[in-house]
Amino acid sequence: MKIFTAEQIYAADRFTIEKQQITSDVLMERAATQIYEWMNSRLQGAQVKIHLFCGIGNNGGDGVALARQLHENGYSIEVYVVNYSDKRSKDFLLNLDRLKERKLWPEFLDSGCDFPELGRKDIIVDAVFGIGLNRNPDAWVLKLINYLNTSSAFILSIDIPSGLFMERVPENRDDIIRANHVLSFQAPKLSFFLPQTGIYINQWELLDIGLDDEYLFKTETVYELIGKPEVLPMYMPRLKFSHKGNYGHSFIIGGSYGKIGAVQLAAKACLEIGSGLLTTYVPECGYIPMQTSLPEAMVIVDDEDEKITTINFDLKPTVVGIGMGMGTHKITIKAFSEFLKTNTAPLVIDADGLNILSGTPELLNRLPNQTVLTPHPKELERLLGKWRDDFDKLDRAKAFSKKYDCILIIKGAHTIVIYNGKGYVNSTGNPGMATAGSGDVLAGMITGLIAQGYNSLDASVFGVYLHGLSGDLSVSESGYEAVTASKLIDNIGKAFLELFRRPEQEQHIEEKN
Ligand SMILES: NC(=O)C1=CN([C@@H]2O[C@H](COP(=O)(O)OP(=O)(O)OC[C@H]3O[C@@H](n4cnc5c(N)ncnc54)[C@H](O)[C@@H]3O)[C@@H](O)[C@H]2O)[C@H](O)CC1
Ligand SMILES: [K+]
Repeated sequence: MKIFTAEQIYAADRFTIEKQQITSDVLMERAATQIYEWMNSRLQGAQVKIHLFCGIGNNGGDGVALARQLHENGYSIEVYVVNYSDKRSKDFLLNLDRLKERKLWPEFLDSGCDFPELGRKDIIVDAVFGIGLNRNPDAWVLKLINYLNTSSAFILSIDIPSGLFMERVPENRDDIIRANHVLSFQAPKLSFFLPQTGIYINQWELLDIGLDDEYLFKTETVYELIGKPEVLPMYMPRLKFSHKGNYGHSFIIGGSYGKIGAVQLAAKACLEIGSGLLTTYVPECGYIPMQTSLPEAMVIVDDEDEKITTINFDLKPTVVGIGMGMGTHKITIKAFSEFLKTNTAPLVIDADGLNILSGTPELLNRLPNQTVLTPHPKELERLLGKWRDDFDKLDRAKAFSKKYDCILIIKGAHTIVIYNGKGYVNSTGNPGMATAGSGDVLAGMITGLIAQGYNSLDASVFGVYLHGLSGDLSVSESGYEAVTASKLIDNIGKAFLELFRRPEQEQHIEEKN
């Protein structure tokens, strides 16, 4: 699903208005109707007090139009105009008049006024600012935002929590509405998915206001939200007349004394996701653990017991995954550097492999095209340098990925795969996955997909999605706290099955027929 910028959304509005031969207030009315229906289907006429805080732009206009619809249907409402500017939008004014025609007089809030009393069981509709916020709100508006946040009422934000910008992070944490639920129009907003801005949103949902399909389809976006519809076409079915040689030979290099487990996890995940063959390369101390824990894998050992000192092997891997638990000893760096001189196989680099790259950046020039890098936030910072905010982080990541022609996977609550100027925002996963070894599993999964013939970008996007889905399945089995990296691996198979599971209702209808 595409993630549009504010400019693209405004352009979609103009395009839709032109093509459907409607006036702009029709779109506002559609927006308000959608929200009304959402609320009505949940409230079913309940006489809970609904306080609508409406700005003077079109977000406020949505709020005022919604107030009218709620009132017409018997809901108990109180409307406040947050009078932060005298530049009121045309459609806001039109809807304000419609409200007044019905003898509904909103209370105007200005600087210096007292804020209304709010009950614990009331509902707040936040329609103060939408996607048009372009500078810091005045101090008194920030005070109001703070006041709403400290009330215990349920906050429903229209389109985007007020105070949240579309393309930058607000300076102060208290300056944004903390929404219990956001009803956003047509497409999700990038800020919903970034750690510094996503924290203001508990849940979000999309409402279709009928923006023109042709515009939405044809318009290229930098960011895309990756869900089932995006990954299903990537899936490469296994063929009846195939053998293990058709699914690639993965080579996983890593481990050091005390960190052989990282290789075990990556290797197991790599096999579980379908790699045809797998060889691991570990220091000698890893030989017995590897052979006993993973009989399916072949093992080559380094001459040294505790760390990797040379990477000598006599096989032609389809793909190499390197770095998990490898350490950054001088001699290991040398071995890694020598390996990069001769390697031609596609690469997935994780953990200490990334730390070595950030400490010896000249090695970045030796990476094959489309090498996959899987840094966690600290490793990413070592690669990119300190970023100003999450939006700056994404810009730096795009520039880095372009410079070295690599695929950068920014791991987090919503992992983002960066390549070729684009960002693929993952929609699966949960906080239970913030656990030791989770990254090793991801690196192993991506390696195993490349082995089977997925190109490195598809393997990254699909791998990240399946990894998150395995995490979601693990949570449904054991709760957040008990999710471990091993459980993620155990659920890779179920994640594939889940991809092809049809909604129960659909199955039921089919059975009846
Ligand atoms: N296609 C859609 O998604 C539709 C969305 N709708 C709603 O319209 C808003 C966007 O409306 P817009 O008027 O452009 O922006 P805002 O309501 O956010 O109003 C901001 C308004 O005020 C000015 N401004 C910006 N920052 C400040 C500030 N700090 N202090 C004072 N004034 C400020 C700015 O110039 C704007 O004029 C969208 O979110 C939806 O809710 C439509 O209803 C239908 C189509
Ligand atoms: K809002």
